[in-house]
Amino acid sequence: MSSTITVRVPAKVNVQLAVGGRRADGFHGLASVFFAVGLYDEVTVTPADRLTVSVAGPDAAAVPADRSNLAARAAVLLGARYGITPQVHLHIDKGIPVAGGMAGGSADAAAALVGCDALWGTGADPAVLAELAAELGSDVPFGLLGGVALGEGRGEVLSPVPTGGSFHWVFAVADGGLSTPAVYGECDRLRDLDGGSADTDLPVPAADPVLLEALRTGDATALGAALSNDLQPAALSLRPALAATLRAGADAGAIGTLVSGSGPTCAFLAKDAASAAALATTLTASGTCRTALPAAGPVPGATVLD
Ligand SMILES: C[C@@](CO)(OP(=O)(O)O)[C@H](O)COP(=O)(O)OP(=O)(O)OC[C@H]1O[C@@H](n2ccc(N)nc2=O)[C@H](O)[C@@H]1O
Ligand SMILES: Nc1ncnc2c1ncn2[C@@H]1O[C@H](COP(=O)(O)OP(=O)(O)O)[C@@H](O)[C@H]1O
Repeated sequence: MSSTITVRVPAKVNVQLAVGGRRADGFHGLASVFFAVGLYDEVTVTPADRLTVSVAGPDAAAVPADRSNLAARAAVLLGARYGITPQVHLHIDKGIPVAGGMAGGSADAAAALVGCDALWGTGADPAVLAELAAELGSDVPFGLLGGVALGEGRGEVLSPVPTGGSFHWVFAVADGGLSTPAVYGECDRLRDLDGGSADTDLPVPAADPVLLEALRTGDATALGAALSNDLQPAALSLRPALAATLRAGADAGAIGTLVSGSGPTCAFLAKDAASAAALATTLTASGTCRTALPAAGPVPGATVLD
């Protein structure tokens, strides 16, 4: 058994995020097509006297370095399952934008589950890890799985989606984050204003067959045309400046644009790696975002590094 384990875990973008009604438990029913992209956090797990956390990276100050960190909660939960006191130090090297709609906290929780399982030799069944992950948050199970997957229920019931080849993305990172509950709340408010109701009369959301076919065949142009996010109007309502970011990407030749999950990160699809690199340069220079990062996918979920 090694004394230090490092786990690499990717960010996600939802290439489809269909939001149904608000359920009695406060969550929304979803058809969420998660897509793992090559922007990573690394979580290093080391034996220690007690559970401690440290965070590095440009957004580290916005991440709690105590037991409220989602990675620490994951270590506590796995330990409780196997009767182990979680005496570990968790160091999180963050490359995923914080509160950006790219599930960075969820990714760290998935990585901590995998890292502590490896360090403690608990050998948890994947189904047990998935169950603990779902307890931690709706997006955490996907951090374990990676690739592309349809999330139903509140996003935690996953089925893998077949894909053909790689897709090339650019992510425009905003200054400051958006709160996920606030964006869902704004989505409900906008639906009520429209004369509908946030918790009744909404069909159960379903995956878009055109989008699934574009993923299966590796057709970037078709995927770009099929991208959709029901939270986008809410994110734009709370952060109107994102409209300029989306426009800048479209003007610079992106073949698809959308807000990533609850935002405020904006995602742009490019036709190939060279176009993505050029798009990232143009977007960074546009002044409509803090920075723009190219990343390809799909990539695997939480993985122990050698
Ligand atoms: C919107 C999405 C899209 O993938 O992620 P982000 O873009 O923020 O990363 C997810 O639905 C976020 O999932 P996650 O961040 O794990 O949320 P959770 O911790 O489970 O829930 C936080 C809060 O978000 C709202 N929530 C979350 C999931 C869901 N299906 N319906 C909801 O209404 C609820 O207000 C809940 O209390
Ligand atoms: N390991 C973590 N990494 C990032 N944020 C964390 C973490 N643990 C707890 N948080 C809290 O979760 C909030 C949501 O962060 P994050 O998961 O990055 O965004 P999003 O929900 O938009 O994908 C942050 O504001 C932060 O305070």
